[in-house]
Amino acid sequence: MTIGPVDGQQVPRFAGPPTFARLPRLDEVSRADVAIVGLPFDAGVSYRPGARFGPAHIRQSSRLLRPYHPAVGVSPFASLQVADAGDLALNPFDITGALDACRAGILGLAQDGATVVGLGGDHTLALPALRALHALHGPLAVLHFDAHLDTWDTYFGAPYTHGTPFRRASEEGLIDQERSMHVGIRGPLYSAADLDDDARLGFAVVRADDYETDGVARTVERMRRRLAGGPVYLSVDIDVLDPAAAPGTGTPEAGGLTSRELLHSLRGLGPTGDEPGLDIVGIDVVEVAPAYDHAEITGIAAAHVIYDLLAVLAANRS
Ligand SMILES: N=C(N)NCCCC(=O)O
Ligand SMILES: [Zn+2]
Ligand SMILES: [Zn+2]
Repeated sequence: MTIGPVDGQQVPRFAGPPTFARLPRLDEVSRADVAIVGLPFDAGVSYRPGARFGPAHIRQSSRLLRPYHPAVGVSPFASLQVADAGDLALNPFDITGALDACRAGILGLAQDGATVVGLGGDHTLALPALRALHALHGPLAVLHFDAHLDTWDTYFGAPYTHGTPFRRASEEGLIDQERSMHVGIRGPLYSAADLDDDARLGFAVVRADDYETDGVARTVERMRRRLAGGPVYLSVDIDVLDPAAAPGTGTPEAGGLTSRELLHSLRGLGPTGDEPGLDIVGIDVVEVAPAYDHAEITGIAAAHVIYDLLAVLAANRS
């Protein structure tokens, strides 16, 4: 028996605890299959700040989620014990210190047996998450949904920023260079060499435009073919969505995915009649910056991304 969300027939969904989906806190359960942890940190951003307030906003925007996922046919909170682990305390004045605290916090939760879902926070945090999970699993395939490559080298000479986590991760040997992929890439680069560097660092690319030409089903097939066969880290930068579907973010780019395309893609990573789902061992959803959001559009998108991924984890389990 799991402890699920507060019952929406007993306590109105605008009331009750401020945890993700009104789930129990981690200290209220004996063990968790999935730990949702806030990573309120945005000292790595290159443009609009504010993702430090992302975790609280995603939680607030998750109150309306219901227990049963009809498209996947699972009740994620009944199949899995999901709990909210609160926020890590990440020093806003010490980037390397914050990254190490993030690594240690995620490692502790994962060592206790939980699949960790990090609520960002800016994208710098994917690096310490990969450091933590590499310690447990070895090199990870990275499936990275983003408008941006995030394999740039430095900004103003700084190596740890939200535009550089996957270059650092590749240099540190944390990723499987044969099985990693960006999805949703679009918009201006600094130069054509950015793409050459990116390929050398081990990433294949699905462009946002590929959704238009190939459709979701074929695009998902490309992901499954590249990512199958070992542990997968899934990183979702909410700016993979079009600014119409995610205005509340720091570096928006026109021409992005619809929320339907993103959610459909994520559900496509689960088990099919013939194949097991991808072996997802860690997740982040980053770059939600509520100051630029309207009517919780971005927060709701992020909450649904997490809900659909929980459904995939539940389907993998059963
Ligand atoms: N990871 C995100 N969201 N953005 C990276 C953009 C880096 C730049 O300003 O070039
Ligand atoms: Zn991005
Ligand atoms: Zn990013």
